[in-house]
Amino acid sequence: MTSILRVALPVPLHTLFDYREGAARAAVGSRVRVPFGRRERVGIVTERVDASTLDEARLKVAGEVLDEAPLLGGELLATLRWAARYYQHPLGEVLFAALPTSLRNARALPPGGIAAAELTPAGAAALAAATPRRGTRIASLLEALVAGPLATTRLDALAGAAARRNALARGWIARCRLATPAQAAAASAGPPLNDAQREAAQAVIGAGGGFAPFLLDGVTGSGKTEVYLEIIRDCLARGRQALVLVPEIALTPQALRRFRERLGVDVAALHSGLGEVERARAWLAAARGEAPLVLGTRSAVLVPLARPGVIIVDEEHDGSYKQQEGFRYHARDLALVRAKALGIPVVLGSATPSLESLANVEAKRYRLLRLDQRAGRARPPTLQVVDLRRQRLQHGLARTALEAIAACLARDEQVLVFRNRRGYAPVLLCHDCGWSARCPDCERALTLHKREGRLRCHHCGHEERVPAACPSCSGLALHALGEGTERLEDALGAQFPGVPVVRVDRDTTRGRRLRDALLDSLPEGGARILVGTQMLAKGHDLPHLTLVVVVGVDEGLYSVDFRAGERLGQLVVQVAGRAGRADRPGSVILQTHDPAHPLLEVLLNGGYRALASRLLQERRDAGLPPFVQFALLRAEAPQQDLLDRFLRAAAAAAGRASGVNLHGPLAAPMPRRAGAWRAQILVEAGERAPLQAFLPAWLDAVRALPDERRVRWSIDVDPVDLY
Ligand SMILES: Nc1ncnc2c1ncn2[C@@H]1O[C@H](COP(=O)(O)OP(=O)(O)OP(=O)(O)O)[C@@H](O)[C@H]1O
Ligand SMILES: [Zn+2]
Repeated sequence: MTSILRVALPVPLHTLFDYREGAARAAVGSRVRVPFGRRERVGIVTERVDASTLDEARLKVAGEVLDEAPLLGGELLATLRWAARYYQHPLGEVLFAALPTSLRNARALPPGGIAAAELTPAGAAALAAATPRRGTRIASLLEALVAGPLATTRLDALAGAAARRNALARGWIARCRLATPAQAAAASAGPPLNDAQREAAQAVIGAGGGFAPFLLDGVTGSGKTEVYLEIIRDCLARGRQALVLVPEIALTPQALRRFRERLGVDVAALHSGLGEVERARAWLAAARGEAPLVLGTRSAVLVPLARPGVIIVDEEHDGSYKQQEGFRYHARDLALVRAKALGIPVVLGSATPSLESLANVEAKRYRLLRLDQRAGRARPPTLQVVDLRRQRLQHGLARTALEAIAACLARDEQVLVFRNRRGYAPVLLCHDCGWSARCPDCERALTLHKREGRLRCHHCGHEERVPAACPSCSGLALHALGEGTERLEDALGAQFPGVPVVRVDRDTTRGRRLRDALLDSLPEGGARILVGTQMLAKGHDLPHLTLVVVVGVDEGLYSVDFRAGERLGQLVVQVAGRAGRADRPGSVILQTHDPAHPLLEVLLNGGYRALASRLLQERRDAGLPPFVQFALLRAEAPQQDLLDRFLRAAAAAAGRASGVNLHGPLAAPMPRRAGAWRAQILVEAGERAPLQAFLPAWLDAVRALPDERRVRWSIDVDPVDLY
């Protein structure tokens, strides 16, 4: 009897497709070609069943089986199934999201092993003839290869990628692959752990085989990375793989190098900056158990691991762990689900843990590990609040701040001026008639980007030229109001002539190479003044940096989002934490118009922990996450009445559901964006179970609504933004 294959396809449909099995046996979790509509597609076998619910005679026959062994096996397939149900997303799209792009089609798997290079006879001859001069990068590269082939990653750490490419182009080296993990290089020693670090690492190591969740709550500069390294070292020594998740921006070559050098192993990196082939290789190296250490951003939580040993989520509070479109999973939460299924420890680390994780500690679901002091000789930075009221400001900077910057520069140290707004000014206003530049599609102010002479909408990307005169009254009194990083860069350059100022924000770091080069150059201290957005707030270890000026935090104090207070606290503490991380003491200046704001007061007097426990209490009292569960149905449409009708029908379709409450239709915090009207329905429940029980049937009903096709809508379970 032929089996029926239940196949998931990457289509936005909540259904699987049955096919009769062809000549070759298809294992669950393998890719298979199947006829679909008029063409052929690649799908993943999710189940083999004896009988279809459809008329079997009319089922099509599956085509070529692309993988002998399943690509998505056992635990991972089960976790992805769970995630598809939990996040209410089609299984086909979920499974394909877990595959690297180049494996989503029928391509064969790239060869195993790791990318390496070997010396060619021409290279050996060149070396013997001293054609590349001794001591040059390219000469040391060739010398290193005399003893045999080496992994590309190792060569790049040694001599840089440019030298390697150069040697390749000259035919001095050739690409090859190392079948087994490269011989472990000598690991370089780090600082001896202090007592708190050793205890924390020991708690995880001593947890033994089995699921054990930890929150590593360590103040900025307390040496959490050293704790991770110790845990990973033990994991590798037991012959197991470690998976480390980091926020998008933290994955600089600098960070990769640190892990590689300290552990003496190759690191399989998984992030969006890689080419397709590199990414597929790293993914397969993880799946085949060849990569001892896998380091990646959000989607790396979906990588198969042949010999899993531990999962570490660094900066666990970071918003980039939540996927904001399509399959809206939270990588931190999935890390927990996977660790549990795999029966291994999971460590969430942060200096500013999310309220979710703190609530899990309170509920005794996670074990708390604390590092209360900075490592080595570094002391916590001192904090000073500067009241901006009735002060004369120079381009947004108070005199106190400018004096502190001057003093810091005189001591030959580095300054970070933090402003979470890019561009020159957030508003362009006509002083004569009151006109201001607004986005025609979002009804929000356009940001002035002076250098490029453009006005840009930061919400939808609309842009236009800066008008020479006011479009409304033709007057010439157009004023730039407020300041973004570009203006601060100019102002600081003018104030401190001859001092190198470097701006780091999304505008100066377009393209991964540029960003890596820029971020890599910062620790040297060549740039004396750094001006930056939140890109600079987290994870960087800049030893010469002793002063941080936070230009303005007031927007964060008055945001409507219930997470605004948490985010503000995290941002301020993280950016403040960049100061004084080495031997010299650091200080932080916080400019505000509202020094007596209760949130700021708690933060200043009690630090992040005091703020967090206060915010947790407020959330408990107000019935907000993490004490209740949210799901958000967002919708947008070109006409307001259509949107309204759709959402009203959606709310009505809920019927009388037990254990859940629906709020809405409500206007979205940004009711218009890119020309569309936006509104939403918030679903709230005291517990996960009733919410999970309610959603599938409700969403089926929503999908059947007559206006469904004319509206763009999505469901977000555990939303982090209510926009
Ligand atoms: N036991 C130690 N003795 C001396 N120096 C240490 C020790 N542990 C860590 N360090 C140093 O302290 C600095 C901060 O360490 P690390 O970057 O790991 O901190 P962190 O806790 O991750 O901070 P953040 O959360 O702010 O990124 C690093 O320069 C590191 O080399
Ligand atoms: Zn816009």
